[in-house]
Amino acid sequence: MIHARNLTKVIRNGAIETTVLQNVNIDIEQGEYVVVLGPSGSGKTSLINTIGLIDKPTSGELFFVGHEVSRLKERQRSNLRRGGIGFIFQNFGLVDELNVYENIELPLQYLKYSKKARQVKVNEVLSKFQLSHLRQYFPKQLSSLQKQLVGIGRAIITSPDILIADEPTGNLSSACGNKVMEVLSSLNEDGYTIVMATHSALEADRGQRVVQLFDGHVITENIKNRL
Ligand SMILES: Nc1ncnc2c1ncn2[C@@H]1O[C@H](COP(=O)(O)OP(=O)(O)OP(=O)(O)O)[C@@H](O)[C@H]1O
Repeated sequence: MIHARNLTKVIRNGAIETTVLQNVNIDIEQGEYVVVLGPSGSGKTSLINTIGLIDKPTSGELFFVGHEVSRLKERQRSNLRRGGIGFIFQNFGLVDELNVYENIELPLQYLKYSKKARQVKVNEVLSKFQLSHLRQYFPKQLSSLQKQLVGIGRAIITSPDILIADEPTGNLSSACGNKVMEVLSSLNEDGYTIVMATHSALEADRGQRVVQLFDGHVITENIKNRL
């Protein structure tokens, strides 16, 4: 589904150049749950934003569902992202001015779904995450766990090819973080392909495969035996 070859990303700030990813190779197949593990500053966000078509690599090749996408223009990348990729963020990424229903509905509006089709899908997601009673609430009225469940609901509303989660438990207590980890595992069991970035080895254990990053390099890749 996603194949990266020799991905390199160099960030230039004036005269200063920082290499944040160097010759990264990664393959993500449909239905996998891949964890990108590494300490702060190792390049996790840079990698998942690049494979999630938010950022462009400086060099290398990136194949997304059969297409080479590393040099696409922003508009083409955003068209592929909409509908194709669901993002789950550490800070939830909700729109403060929209209520729970409207936050989850938003990606469907971008894709021009009819009002009726939007209603059916949003109600399904609200019910799946037991959020129906909160549909009129605004983000500031929610607990952190509820915010993240809304964030996950919005990420899956378009049934994307892949879910990309960047430190999804970073703003949660360990109990709430565990709940989010359970939700992601259950989405993977439902067939969703997941790529999650974390600095926690404990959370990394949830994935089927761990890609370990350090200073922008893949240092190990470990496939768990699933008996
Ligand atoms: N816009 C930028 N300008 C300069 N350096 C940057 C920029 N974005 C990232 N970096 C640097 O690139 C490196 C990788 O950052 P990145 O955010 O990808 O790492 P990370 O593993 O996700 O870290 P964290 O867990 O702290 O979010 C870091 O050294 C960071 O300081």
